Amino acid sequence: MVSALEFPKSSVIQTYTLMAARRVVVFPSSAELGPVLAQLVISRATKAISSHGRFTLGLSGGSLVSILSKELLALPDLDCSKWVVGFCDERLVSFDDPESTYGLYKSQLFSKINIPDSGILTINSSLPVNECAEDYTRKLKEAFPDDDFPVFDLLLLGMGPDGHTCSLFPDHPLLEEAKKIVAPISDSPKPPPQRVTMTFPVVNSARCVAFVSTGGSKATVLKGVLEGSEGPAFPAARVVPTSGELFWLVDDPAAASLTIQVERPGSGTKL
Ligand SMILES: O=C1O[C@H](COP(=O)(O)O)[C@@H](O)[C@H](O)[C@H]1O
Repeated sequence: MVSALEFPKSSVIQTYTLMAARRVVVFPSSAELGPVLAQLVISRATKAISSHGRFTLGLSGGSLVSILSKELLALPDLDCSKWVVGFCDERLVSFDDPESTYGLYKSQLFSKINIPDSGILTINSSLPVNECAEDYTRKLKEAFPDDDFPVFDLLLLGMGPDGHTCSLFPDHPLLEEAKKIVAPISDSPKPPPQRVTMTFPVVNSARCVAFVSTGGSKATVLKGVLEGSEGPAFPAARVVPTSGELFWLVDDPAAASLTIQVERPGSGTKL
């Protein structure tokens, strides 16, 4: 019998080829990135609905909210009646607080599309943070009854200038969370301090994960995440879907320090 330590090199190579191929796609600015992001959402939605009757989408907050909302609303005949939307992370504030990710999507997107209320999985922001995470875990389990960890068709992620993604921050114990679907955090270094977040097992179970990262403030960390020898030091570098696709959609200012080979799409690019 061959022990794990004795695997021949060829098996190791094979293991890595089973992992998702990462595609880094660079656009001159978010004006060119936005339509391709919207097209990615629609293509994965169409595929998901024809294969299993619904499209499950995980949304992040921050700069993604306005980029995504604007581009989706520009599409003709957008039909979201079979969408189920969750939040990759959420800040524990009331929905009318400007920091609420749900609140922002509600005013910029959900109120303008035909997604059913039952298709939007929100936190209960009136609960204490631990109970809020448990309540949101229950909602996700109900929405994904067949999965140990929910398998989303598409997760859209952002990355902060410190390399955080979702509400998974550098050097935080939550980076090692292996059992929970959703975790509470009370000491977020970025305000507000109380949040709930999907964990890496959920993120890495998705069928497709796409980061959207724009602006010069992301250039140094993007190089560290995509090219660095720091390995998983940056939370965003730990996003490696087990068998799903991984895209990095970035603009020129964010990509300014990269030396790896990237894709530079022309007009009409499809992902
Ligand atoms: O706090 C958060 O920040 C990240 C990154 O946001 P960005 O504005 O730098 O793009 C975001 O992905 C996350 O959902 C949010 O809670």
